[in-house]
Amino acid sequence: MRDKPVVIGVAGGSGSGKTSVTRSICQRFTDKTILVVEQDYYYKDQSHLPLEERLNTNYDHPLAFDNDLLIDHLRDLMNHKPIEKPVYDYKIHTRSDEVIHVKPKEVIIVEGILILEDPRLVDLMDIKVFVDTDADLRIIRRLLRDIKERGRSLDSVIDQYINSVRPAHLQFIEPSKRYADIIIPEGGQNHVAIDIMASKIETILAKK
Ligand SMILES: Nc1ncnc2c1ncn2[C@@H]1O[C@H](COP(=O)(O)OP(=O)(O)O)[C@@H](O)[C@H]1O
Ligand SMILES: Nc1ccn([C@@H]2O[C@H](COP(=O)(O)O)[C@@H](O)[C@H]2O)c(=O)n1
Repeated sequence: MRDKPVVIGVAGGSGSGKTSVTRSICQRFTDKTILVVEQDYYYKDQSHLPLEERLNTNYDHPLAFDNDLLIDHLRDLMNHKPIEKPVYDYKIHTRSDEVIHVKPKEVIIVEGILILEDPRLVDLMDIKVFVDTDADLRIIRRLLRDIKERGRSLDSVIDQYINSVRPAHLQFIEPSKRYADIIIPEGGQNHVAIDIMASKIETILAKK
């Protein structure tokens, strides 16, 4: 029987640098080694709702996510089975019709704002990381990104930040930091932390 894949969770607030850290770690390995599973792709399907109603969803609340499906997919991958990974479109606030057929790899990184908030997900992880970046940097990064890449206006980003992102960060995300094994300050430019993560993964792979 082959070893189960190693599951690494990368959590942190929106704009903290989770994606950048994950990308930097992946760049140290071949494409065949690490599979990234984004919690964002597992937002509940809202295709049955009109776009105006989707704008009212609180995307920072745990109930916005279909963690049952995410957990099923992680379990399948850990049992060497492929999954049909959903694809998410931030511009229309729902999953697209497309799914991607993905095969398990030796290392699975599951990345998202609330992955350490659900004990069922935490139980599946071998290593838990929290990317910890100050709120002022996170909002600046998010403003730039959401306007450039996610089709948002300045007003909508500020309004969403005040009404849902900040309260959910304080209520759910920040407290979930206590479940992390490793806390990475500042995110993607923290080369020392990324080197340490990459070395740890190399050590685990060497023992397999
Ligand atoms: N250290 C950094 N300095 C400047 N910009 C950064 C840094 N890390 C990330 N960013 C930018 O901030 C935005 C959010 O980063 P990202 O890694 O996507 O965070 P998250 O996945 O936690 O939301 C992206 O546009 C990214 O390019
Ligand atoms: N339709 C959506 C779905 C999610 N969001 C925001 O995305 C953030 C999580 O993604 P990060 O890459 O920033 O971690 C989360 O804070 C949601 O507010 C959205 O705006 N619209």
